[in-house]
Amino acid sequence: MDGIKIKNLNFSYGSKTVLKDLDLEISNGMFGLLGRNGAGKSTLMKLIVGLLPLKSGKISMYGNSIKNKQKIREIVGYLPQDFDFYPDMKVEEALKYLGVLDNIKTSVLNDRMDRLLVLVNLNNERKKKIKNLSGGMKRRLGIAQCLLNDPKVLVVDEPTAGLDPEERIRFRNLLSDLSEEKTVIFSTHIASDLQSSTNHLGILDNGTLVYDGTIDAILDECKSSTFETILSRQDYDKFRKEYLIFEQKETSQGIIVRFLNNGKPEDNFKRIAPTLEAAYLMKIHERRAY
Ligand SMILES: Nc1ncnc2c1ncn2[C@@H]1O[C@H](COP(=O)(O)OP(=O)(O)OP(=O)(O)O)[C@@H](O)[C@H]1O
Repeated sequence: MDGIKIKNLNFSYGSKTVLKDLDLEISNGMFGLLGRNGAGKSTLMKLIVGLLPLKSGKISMYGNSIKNKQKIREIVGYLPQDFDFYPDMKVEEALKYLGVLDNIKTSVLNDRMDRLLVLVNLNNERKKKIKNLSGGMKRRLGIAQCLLNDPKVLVVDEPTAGLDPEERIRFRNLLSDLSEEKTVIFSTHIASDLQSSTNHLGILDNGTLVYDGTIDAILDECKSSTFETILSRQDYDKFRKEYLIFEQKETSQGIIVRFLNNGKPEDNFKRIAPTLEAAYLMKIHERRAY
């Protein structure tokens, strides 16, 4: 049976409900999970990899219940949001150590480690101590450790947080390449992290999955609601209380705003192509007027 199936999932920390009636099916390729801080993304990921106990609902992965921990460990690689490792260990020592813990034979491990260090572009850093790696390098080492046992599924929690723009792009491209062969589940609170390579998008808001579909479909849903106009500073203050602005730019002629509007457009509203950021805002504010 293909993919990851989540059925009727609910989760609470004590009396605080964090995931509500979640149903989701993820198949091959890149699944992007978008949601603001506190939406429940890390909790969902921890449940998928079996790090949190499943109290209500069902999760299965390629036909195996999430409760079969041994099997799930073979299938999944996980990069937590706050991945770090012994600071005084060298990169290759860390991978060897983790490989041994995973019971990978030495000959297989050495070969795999060499290939992974090239894949994640850390071959020149293999003798460096972990404490001397940049944030992006550490994250790439995190991906290499996830791939040591050649998992079918890769779960990466907010891997681009805190990275500079160049490293973000590099990281996105790496995940995109990996998603050609593996199922990659990738969470972020930044819409632009997802635009190009994500074939399946989920939006989580306050524990509820408010969108489950393709990026093209959500952009299509949003296309008649995105507009641009130019405002004076005086008009701007009133305008921003009435409309959801997703982008703005100060110019010598006034403030150019891009915003959502679902009523009859005024004469000075110019229709523009939707962005994922706009579509995301639309989904999480759908029950409000904008
Ligand atoms: N161990 C915990 N005990 C109690 N509450 C928790 C615990 N972990 C997370 N929470 C709460 O659950 C909610 C969802 O947190 P979660 O970390 O899953 O969200 P998130 O979307 O990953 O956000 P972030 O990017 O900030 O981690 C938040 O309100 C958070 O404060």
